Amino acid sequence: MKSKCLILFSIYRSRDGRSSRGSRAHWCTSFGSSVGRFTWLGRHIRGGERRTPAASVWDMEPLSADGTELDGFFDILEERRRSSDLSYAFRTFTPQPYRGAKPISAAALKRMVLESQYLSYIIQEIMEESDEPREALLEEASTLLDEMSQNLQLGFIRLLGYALNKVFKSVFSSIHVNEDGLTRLQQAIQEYPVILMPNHRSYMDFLVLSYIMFTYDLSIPVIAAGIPLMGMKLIGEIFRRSGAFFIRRAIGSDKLYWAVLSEYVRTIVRTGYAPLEFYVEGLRSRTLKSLTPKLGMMHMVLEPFFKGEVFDICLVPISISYERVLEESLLAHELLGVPKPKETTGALLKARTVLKEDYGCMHVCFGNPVSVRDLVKGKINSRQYNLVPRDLPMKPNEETQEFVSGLAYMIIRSQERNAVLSAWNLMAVVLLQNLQGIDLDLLTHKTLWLRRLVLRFGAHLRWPKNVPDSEVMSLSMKLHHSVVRCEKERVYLVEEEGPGPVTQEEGVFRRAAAVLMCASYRNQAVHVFTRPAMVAVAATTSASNRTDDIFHHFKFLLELFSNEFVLIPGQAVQDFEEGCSLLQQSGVIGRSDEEIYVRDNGQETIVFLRAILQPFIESYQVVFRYLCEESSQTFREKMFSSNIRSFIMKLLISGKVQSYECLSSDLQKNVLSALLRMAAVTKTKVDDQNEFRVNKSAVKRTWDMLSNGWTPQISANARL
Ligand SMILES: CCCCCCCCCCCCCCCC(=O)SCCNC(=O)CCNC(=O)[C@H](O)C(C)(C)COP(=O)(O)OP(=O)(O)OC[C@H]1O[C@@H](n2cnc3c(N)ncnc32)[C@H](O)[C@@H]1OP(=O)(O)O
Ligand SMILES: O=C(CO)COP(=O)(O)O
Repeated sequence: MKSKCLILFSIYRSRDGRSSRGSRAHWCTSFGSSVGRFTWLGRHIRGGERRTPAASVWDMEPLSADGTELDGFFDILEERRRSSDLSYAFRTFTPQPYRGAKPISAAALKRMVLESQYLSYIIQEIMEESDEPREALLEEASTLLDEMSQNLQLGFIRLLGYALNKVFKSVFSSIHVNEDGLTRLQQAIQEYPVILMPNHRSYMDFLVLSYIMFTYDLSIPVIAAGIPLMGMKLIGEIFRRSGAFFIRRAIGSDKLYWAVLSEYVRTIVRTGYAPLEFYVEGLRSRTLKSLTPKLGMMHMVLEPFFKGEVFDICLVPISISYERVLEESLLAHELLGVPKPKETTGALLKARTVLKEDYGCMHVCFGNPVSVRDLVKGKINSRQYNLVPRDLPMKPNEETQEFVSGLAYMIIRSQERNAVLSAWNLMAVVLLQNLQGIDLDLLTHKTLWLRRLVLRFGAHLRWPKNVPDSEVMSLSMKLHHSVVRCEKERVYLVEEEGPGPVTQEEGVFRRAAAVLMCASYRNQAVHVFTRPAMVAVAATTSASNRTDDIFHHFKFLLELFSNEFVLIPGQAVQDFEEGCSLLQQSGVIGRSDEEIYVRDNGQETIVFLRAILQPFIESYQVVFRYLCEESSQTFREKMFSSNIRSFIMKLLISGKVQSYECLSSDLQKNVLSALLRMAAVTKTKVDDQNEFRVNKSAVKRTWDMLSNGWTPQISANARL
């Protein structure tokens, strides 16, 4: 059977070598309505004018957000449900590559890296520092490349295409993709080296993206993958042959590794070998909230542009929004300290029961391609790059680092702006503010109130057309039966059941798992509220109505929460203005030259927005309390998580703390990072481990500032 499959795949691989005209004709006649879709794309791209990509991520074409179905999206599974999986997998595939580039084999790519002047220069440097012979270092570089290299082969894409067709049709009711985004992407791929930058919430992300590329005849991307995936028997190799290149997680100061990886990435970009996909957040967000960017890969992909080796580079932000995430329970448990299951083929097979469930609808929104050339104008002095030969390493100066970091943040913000929310996200917001349970009627009423608010705040919301609101609610609850249950017209969170009597700790753990799972769906929408909510908190806790005072408090919140939410560094004024103008347009606040005041009919929204931030504020307060009350001023990183968990567990059991979200390890780490940034905590390496030293009076000052005006009285009332 195996050899039969291999023969079939190799036959089809050779068919792909045909002239594109012949292949397209074949495909057009064989594949009914997706041809319509394809020719539509083709008409717009090949027949149309050459356009340069958009100058900025901010001029996204607005998606219709009138609170019904979203315009401009189509369900890619619709056609797949009508045709056979085999014919899909074996269809002719003729993507238009970057400037008609000829394919480069994996071996040729490796050779280009090994023979590069850059690598040779770094090897020379290492030889001088370590006395290691050149041959040994070259041998090591070659081994690193063998470990790292992708070996993309269309036969394996077809194999996975076949399997994924079946899986997606079974687990998702629809996969909606924005048509104009695909068109723009297809055009960009032909004209520029393209970097695909999706958000990362699930293992499904990279599977679905390559699937879309294959389905719409777009060049298959090569993808930066964490090295644990390589270790999966058989699957690791299939991923490699489907375009994954593997990178080590903590690279540290391994000079040769950095050199090999960065030259490998640059060669892919420079040659336009294939679109390069990487996850700028660095890993799947356990909270489903966006993560602040990792910058290593970002620097590597942009370098060929800075050095003038390519005319431009196109970055494509991609927002993947799930109505229900496959890993929802595992992610919540990881936040509570349960280790992630190791990536093995055995574990994957065991996890196949999740495929029996329904995960609803998914949206993939390809954002406007961002031209690095347009954005860089006036921000970087390119003369510095002309002073150093292209092949030599050059450490990015401060202005370049600032530009690259700003760009990474902008991409993540644009992923957020193009995210598609569902009714369930809004219900999760309301449920979290009513953990004791809520009447279904009231839940519906509040969700509809929230629907109006998020639309006024500019969110993209999918709310099924021609379906009564009550049915939208009940369908959402049915889909999320693992999170909520409805009993006698009252809605509660579902807690895990287990055998035998439950200890107090187990009770808290189960409750926390349920809360964190629900919170992750609130988090999918939290970016919509972040800025107005910070204005709401600042406006109701600052000493006066003066804009200056409110801005001062707002800036403090921004600084404190800048690991929690994605906030572009140095944009406090813009963030404040954005928050204020959303509130002003919604009639919540009024502004005079020097003052901001809450309108009478804006109180309800202010109370609600404060409640959105409440679990975060309470969690930060609890961590501050822990750090101030701990007898020791220093602690090791490993001990921090377990000690603080037991500290919070006791407070939850005694009822002194209400928010179960305090138990989230992600929140706790973010507090530590904030304190490090604010220099209230310092970090040193001791015996190869991170050791933290706490400046208790500085932590206390931050705690006081945060607690100013945030009394239990207010927080108890602060519910929607
Ligand atoms: C039809 C159907 C088809 C289906 C077909 C299926 C396809 C199936 C494919 C599977 C595909 C799976 C895909 C999985 C998806 C993931 O596995 S996501 C996880 C992997 N990807 C990523 O993480 C990408 C983003 N990550 C990064 O950019 C990280 O920075 C890196 C590059 C991994 C490095 O990580 P790190 O060691 O944490 O480094 P980072 O913090 O960035 O920097 C550390 C230090 O190194 C310094 N540094 C940076 N660059 C350099 C340099 N070049 N030289 C020297 N020093 C440097 C930094 O300045 C920094 O210094 P400090 O500021 O700390 O002083
Ligand atoms: O990102 C990964 C693969 O998708 C692997 O890292 P995490 O499992 O930590 O998210």
